[in-house]
Amino acid sequence: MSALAFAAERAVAIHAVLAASKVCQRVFTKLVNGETVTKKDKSPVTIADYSAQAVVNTFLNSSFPSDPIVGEEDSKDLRGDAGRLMREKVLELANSGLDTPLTEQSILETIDRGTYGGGAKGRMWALDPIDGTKGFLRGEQFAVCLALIIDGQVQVGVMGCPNLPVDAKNQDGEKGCLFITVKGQGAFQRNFSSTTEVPISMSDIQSLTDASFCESVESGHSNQSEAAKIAQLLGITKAPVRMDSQCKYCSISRGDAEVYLRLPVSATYEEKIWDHASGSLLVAEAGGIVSDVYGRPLDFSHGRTLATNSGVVAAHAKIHAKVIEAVQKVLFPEGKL
Ligand SMILES: Nc1ncnc2c1ncn2[C@@H]1O[C@H](COP(=O)(O)OS(=O)(=O)O)[C@@H](OP(=O)(O)O)[C@H]1O
Ligand SMILES: [Mg+2]
Ligand SMILES: [Mg+2]
Ligand SMILES: [Mg+2]
Repeated sequence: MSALAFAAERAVAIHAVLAASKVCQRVFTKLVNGETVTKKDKSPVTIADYSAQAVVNTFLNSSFPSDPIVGEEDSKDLRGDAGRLMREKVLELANSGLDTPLTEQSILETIDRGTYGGGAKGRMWALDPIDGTKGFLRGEQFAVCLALIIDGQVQVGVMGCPNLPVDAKNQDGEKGCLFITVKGQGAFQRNFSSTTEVPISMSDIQSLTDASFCESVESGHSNQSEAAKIAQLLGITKAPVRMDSQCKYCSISRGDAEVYLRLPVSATYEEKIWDHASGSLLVAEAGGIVSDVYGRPLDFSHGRTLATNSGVVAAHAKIHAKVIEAVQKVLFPEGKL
């Protein structure tokens, strides 16, 4: 029997994401003041973001040395005297997740393997070493997200969610799960504590009024008041589930909630490909449709951002069109696009 497509990429991605997730957990238990830097756009970056990017890039480098990587972070703030303290901590933490230790010089180069500009042709990996850095800092949800994109199409997605309960019905139970998908091969969950993969699928609700929304915690990332109007229009009465990171895609993929809405808060913000690549394939493979607020598919072929899309709407295939209709009515009441 021939091996399934992308078996090697899938296996390496699982290994890399699991190792990076464990490094993030280790950093969290050691977090102290002064270990967070802020980028120009005010978004936080921690030693965990850098360490996780170094770990994943090391695994990718060793198995697929010629594949480019579109990673969120770069080594700029770790260089020179100003970056020394941070650099030393990142080195120690990244090496705690690797068999062959990196040196001070090689860790910077490894992190910067993620500076690829993306595009429409060829293979590339999209990496968000910690998606939901704010959630990570609060001790809430975050995810290590890795996807393989070929000619603009997401083919493989793996997400590690260290703080996500393995069973949403038991919020105080075991935490830490991986979500794994390959295009055409379905969606799976595996707990950190086991190698058994279980197929997952979205909840197939009969009526939209039974649905619940999953949306961002940060009101600066998604327009929550417009989302409330859309829920009302659809007759949804359940309160939205607010959660950081691509754990939102994971949650709806296993049926914890039915709809993920990410409504643009500004006309100029372009969503980053690493914030959506793995999650969008997971939802598609679990029976859903992912589009922007206009109903257009997410287009990963325009570089590091989803430059031709606006916002995200993810829902079960049976209800997606109805959700888009309501989104249009609320966001574009005059009917103008
Ligand atoms: N203005 C604006 N609009 C939309 N998205 C933005 C915006 N600013 C930042 N970001 C990106 O949001 C990523 C985290 O999104 P989440 O939905 O997980 O975050 S949250 O629940 O709102 O914290 C976050 O990813 P990380 O930086 O990996 O945490 C950012 O890439
Ligand atoms: Mg960030
Ligand atoms: Mg992110
Ligand atoms: Mg990030």
